[in-house]
Amino acid sequence: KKISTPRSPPTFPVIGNLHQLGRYPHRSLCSLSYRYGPRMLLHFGRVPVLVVSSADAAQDVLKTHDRVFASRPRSKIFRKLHYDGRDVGLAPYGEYWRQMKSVCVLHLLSNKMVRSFRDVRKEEIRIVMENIRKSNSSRINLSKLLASLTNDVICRVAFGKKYGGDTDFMELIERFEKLLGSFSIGTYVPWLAWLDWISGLDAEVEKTKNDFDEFLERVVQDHVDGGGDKNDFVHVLLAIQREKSIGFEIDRISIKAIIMNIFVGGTDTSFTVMEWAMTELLRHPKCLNILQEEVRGICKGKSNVSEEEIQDMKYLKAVIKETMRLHPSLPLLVMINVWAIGREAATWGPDAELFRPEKHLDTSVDFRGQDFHLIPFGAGRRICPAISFATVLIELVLANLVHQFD
Ligand code: HEM
Repeated sequence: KKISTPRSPPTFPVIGNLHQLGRYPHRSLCSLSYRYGPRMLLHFGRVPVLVVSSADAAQDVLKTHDRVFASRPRSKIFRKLHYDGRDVGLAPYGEYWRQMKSVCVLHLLSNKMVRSFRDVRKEEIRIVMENIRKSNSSRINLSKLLASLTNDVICRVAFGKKYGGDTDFMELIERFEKLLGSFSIGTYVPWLAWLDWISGLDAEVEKTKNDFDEFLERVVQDHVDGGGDKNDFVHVLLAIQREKSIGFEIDRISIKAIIMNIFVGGTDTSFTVMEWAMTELLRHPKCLNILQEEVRGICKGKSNVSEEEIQDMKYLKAVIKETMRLHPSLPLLVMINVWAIGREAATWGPDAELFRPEKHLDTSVDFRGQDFHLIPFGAGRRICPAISFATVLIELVLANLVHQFD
């Protein structure tokens, strides 16, 4: 298939198109794409960036030319915070990435492993529901509860136990994510890198990197000293390091980088979907009623919703798809503007901006990477390996919330 040459908006000297990104780049790029097409070539300083804003164009990048685009762009901030690409998410496409991703899938994210964590999910959800019930006040901070629930599940299954203590995880993850979304002028215009130093950005990145490293070091050392659960994911990584069982050596930095990926990638993304789903349901009481009727109809009289019962909840699954269509966790993967793709009127109709779970009831469109209209987990070689891990937890939490509370 012949792909037309991408068009570019006019550029300014030195900064290129940087002035056009604005406060919400996914929205600005979406507007620009109406004028310059779904495949646009922009210049961030001296760096050319292909911006893709339609399902069709995303398919070209993520399927047809998947291999060419299989390495992630790496900004100065990303490199610093992601151990210079020793994790899975930022590792260049190649043998190291392939091996590390399969270790994550085999020992943590496969359907079989996800099923084996069933009791952990059940117990953690029960604790949260009880806390909400006990709070007795009309106001609770649901975001905080959902964030720590997600984090507790990740810690228990990956690290063998909850790691709390002096570290405020959510504050640390928030700082981390905020920096990943920050703009470093030095990445795009190297001779202006001193501006990142003057603005304090460099110091902030260094501090967050060190705080995170200190926490991860504590987790790994605790496992070296025999802590955690003997089969947990950190022990698996330590065994691979000891036994050199994957064809090349992994060191302590690799181990920290991988568990950082799981810890950050697993917490923020899943809990943001739960938070957005609850927000949309409260904004759309009719949808909330339909969902409550479905869940209560299936769970007749029981206090907790189980994983089997969720299988029959079609409207619940539609609510989650609709949430991820409108609020993708990573709205802008530099090239693929998933936010814009979820709002394409040609696919989603004239009411594409509105929350309408019904859209998903009679279609086979799914988010497992086969259908480029809905790709909140990405697609192709770099697709998120944790789709089952994340969706079962999100479904269970939402179903229990709407079942047990009004
Ligand atoms: C609703 C929840 C989640 C969403 C929406 C999500 C979304 C994504 C997206 C969009 C990517 C990038 C795909 C690409 O670059 O093409 C990704 C990659 C990744 N995600 Fe997730 N994710 C979620 C949950 C999780 C969880 C729970 C974990 C781990 C426990 C996880 C681990 C990873 C890893 C390791 C990668 C890197 C894959 C690679 O580069 O090959 N994610 N995720």
